[in-house]
Amino acid sequence: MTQSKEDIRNKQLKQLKLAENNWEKEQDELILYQKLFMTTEWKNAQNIGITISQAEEIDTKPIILKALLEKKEVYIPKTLPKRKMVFVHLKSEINIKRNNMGILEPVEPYETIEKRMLELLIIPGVAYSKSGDRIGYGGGFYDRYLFNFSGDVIALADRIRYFEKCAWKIEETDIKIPKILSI
Ligand SMILES: Nc1nc2c(c(=O)[nH]1)N(C=O)[C@@H](CNc1ccc(C(=O)N[C@@H](CCC(=O)O)C(=O)O)cc1)CN2
Ligand SMILES: Nc1ncnc2c1ncn2[C@@H]1O[C@H](COP(=O)(O)OP(=O)(O)OP(=O)(O)O)[C@@H](O)[C@H]1O
Repeated sequence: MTQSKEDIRNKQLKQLKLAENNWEKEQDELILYQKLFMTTEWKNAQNIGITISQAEEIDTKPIILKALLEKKEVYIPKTLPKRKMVFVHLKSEINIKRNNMGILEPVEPYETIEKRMLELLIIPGVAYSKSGDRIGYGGGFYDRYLFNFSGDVIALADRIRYFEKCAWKIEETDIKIPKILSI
């Protein structure tokens, strides 16, 4: 059955909220981190773009820590008007505040990185299919950013987020995710 992205997004958000403190989620995360760190994309990337996760998302803090320990540079997204997004260098001096959506974002002054310099983007999402389809929070920020992005792209899907078959209607602007790590 094909449903709208909006329907699946809402159902997923409900389920993810209920499961956010479950050990099963943490178990899945431990497996996904190990899979990520074994990829050549991870090993080769010096500049990494990644979000600061919300409670129901895959926890990105262990990934950020590992990147920093490996002396990689970490960049986090900042949303701008017109659904634009830039990536900001994560360093100790930067200020991070909750925006009106509840998402943690850097506030100025900050240093951004050019898109072509980002080597690996680890992207967030609430649902993924085996064939590379993705549903996010619904801002369309990543579809726009990925449109002319040439670096590597990886998503992490725990058991709740992963669909064997795409159950929703795909839009023309949806960009396929080339590598989805799953359990
Ligand atoms: N942790 C984390 N940070 C992230 C993202 C994410 O998914 N996770 N993003 C991933 O993209 C960006 C922020 N995403 C956003 C997605 C939607 C809206 C928003 O305003 N949503 C409206 C509905 C939008 C619409 O109808 O077009 C709303 O819910 O009211 C804002 C930011 C950047 N930072
Ligand atoms: N490249 C684009 N150009 C114009 N409109 C776009 C583009 N990408 C997405 N959109 C529009 O933005 C809206 C939200 O997109 P979508 O539902 O794919 O968001 P999402 O991928 O879930 O969110 P996000 O990428 O922020 O995590 C849709 O109406 C979609 O048509």
